[in-house]
Amino acid sequence: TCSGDFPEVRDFFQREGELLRQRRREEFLAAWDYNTNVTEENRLNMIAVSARNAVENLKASQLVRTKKYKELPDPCLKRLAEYAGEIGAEILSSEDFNTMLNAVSSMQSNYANTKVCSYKDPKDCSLTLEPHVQERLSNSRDPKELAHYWKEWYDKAGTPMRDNFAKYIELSNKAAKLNNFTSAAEYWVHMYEDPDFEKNLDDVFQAILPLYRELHGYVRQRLSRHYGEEIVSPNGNIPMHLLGNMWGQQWDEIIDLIKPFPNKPFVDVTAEMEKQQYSVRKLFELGDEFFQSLGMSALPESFWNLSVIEKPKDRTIVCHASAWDFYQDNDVRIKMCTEVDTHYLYVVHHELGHIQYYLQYEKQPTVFRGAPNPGFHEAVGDVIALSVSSAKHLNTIGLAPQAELDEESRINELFRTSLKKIVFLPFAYTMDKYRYAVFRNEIDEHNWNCAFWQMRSEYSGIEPPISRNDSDFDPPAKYHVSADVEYLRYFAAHIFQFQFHKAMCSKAGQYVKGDAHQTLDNCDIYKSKEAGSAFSHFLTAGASRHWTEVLKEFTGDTTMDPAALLEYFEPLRVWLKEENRKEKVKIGWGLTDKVSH
Ligand SMILES: C=C(C[SeH])C(=O)N1CCC[C@H]1C(=O)O
Ligand SMILES: [Zn+2]
Repeated sequence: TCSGDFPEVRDFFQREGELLRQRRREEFLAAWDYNTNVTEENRLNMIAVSARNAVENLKASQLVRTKKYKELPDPCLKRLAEYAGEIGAEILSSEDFNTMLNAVSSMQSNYANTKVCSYKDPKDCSLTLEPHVQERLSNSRDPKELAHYWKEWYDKAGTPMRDNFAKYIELSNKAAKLNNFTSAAEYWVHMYEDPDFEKNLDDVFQAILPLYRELHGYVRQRLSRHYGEEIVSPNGNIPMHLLGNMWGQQWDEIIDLIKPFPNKPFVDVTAEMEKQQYSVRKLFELGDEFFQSLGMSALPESFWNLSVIEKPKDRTIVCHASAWDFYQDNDVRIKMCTEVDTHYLYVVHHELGHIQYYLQYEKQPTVFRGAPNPGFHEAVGDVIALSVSSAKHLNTIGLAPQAELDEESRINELFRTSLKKIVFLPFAYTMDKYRYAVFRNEIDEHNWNCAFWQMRSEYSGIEPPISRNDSDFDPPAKYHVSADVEYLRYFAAHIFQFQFHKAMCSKAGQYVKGDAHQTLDNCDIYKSKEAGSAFSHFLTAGASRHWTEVLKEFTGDTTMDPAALLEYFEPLRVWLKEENRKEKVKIGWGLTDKVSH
């Protein structure tokens, strides 16, 4: 914690921090019981614990403010006071806070419980998102089957939640205003501790848009050729049910239909894992071993005993992956419905990144046990996954035949990675641009659904398979909308992870600017103690220092800068531009007509 003068102030924060730690542990244990066994009883118990703690949390934050500790000359104590004086929705009256918790947890329960009817066997209405519907969206190449699952899911996971969503918006704004923010949008923005956050975000988006437009044009033409122009118009919005993902947020699952060099074999990591009889546990052991190879923290025994890493047969859990910090004795856990395939190999590493961050900053004061920028927490696991998914690493661990790719295979791999990392950016941007507009009352409530699809079309050039209107309500069909999880953290993470990757590849001697054999997409930081110690130093700080300070020490940058991402994909951009010119591919799209008022 802070050193230096003001011993009585440091004692105050020590005592308050310990009480806050106990309350957080209690809260997360109750939330864990609900998330790992979705029953009304557990939902109500979770709400009761959160509501009880809210009274204490509010009192503690008000005590810090009345003591005016923010005026202290000591920068560390000043930052402690700023963080300890913070409060969110807990500023609401007990009645309003209960109503808000009820609205959000009801959306979460609906999402977790939604089941859809099978396309092939309409009497079977027991299909869940994970694994059944997600598997169909990834692997079916039948537009009618895909449209069936798309409609089933949005109609059942989205529309019935409209009233809960409206209540959640109203009370989020009420809480923000009580905290002297103009709306919940400004409350979300202030978490980035950047006075120009929205401007910087727009600048980053504009910087990556040219690459996205080339990629979108290429994919649209390939899909139009495969499915025919009646299903995919060569110059309109891409029907999103054909893109391999329920929300159109990543398109890598349809790589077989669109890869640049079809005759170049792809490493089918999923098939290889099955052949080698990989267990779910093995995926976690791979990630654990990677972090240890960097000299970073190993997973504690309790992680293996208390985590829920496979979908239980006897009860409903919230399958959406999450990592949990229980604020005591390195009690950290993951809850997810893991399957043995490349998608979950990535998700496991993403979640283990959160766990690593929890372990690295656990000695910090309670209020500093977090990331100083929300994008950092979502980038930790992803940056490891960039190394793990490289041909070099997959060869090292025996999942791929060769370590170095020829030029055509390299373009294929860069293309596949761009279907995750570049495609994701306009999606993430829209998820919160939309919610900002709703919070700011810039969209009339009767237009909430059409505006959502108009923004998805404007920024991503995708559209629903069928026309949607305002008696539908689709946004809560995405987990983070139902669960009140802010989403620009993932946008920021997709930029930061390439800045982290470039810094650690340099430290690992895997990247040399200008060297064709030491490029960012062929870098694997595995076993690099230099990279690991720099990463550990960055993570150990938690939220104790401003994000630009710790970022500068780690990467030399002081901003969220897309330069490293653009350098990683530069060979692909050059190839796409030339290919689209040769094939006379139309670039760009108009507004969707799949919305009716
Ligand atoms: C894996 C998680 C849990 Se923090 C997640 O929600 N992610 C990871 C990447 C994007 C986002 C999503 O699934 O929408
Ligand atoms: Zn995450």
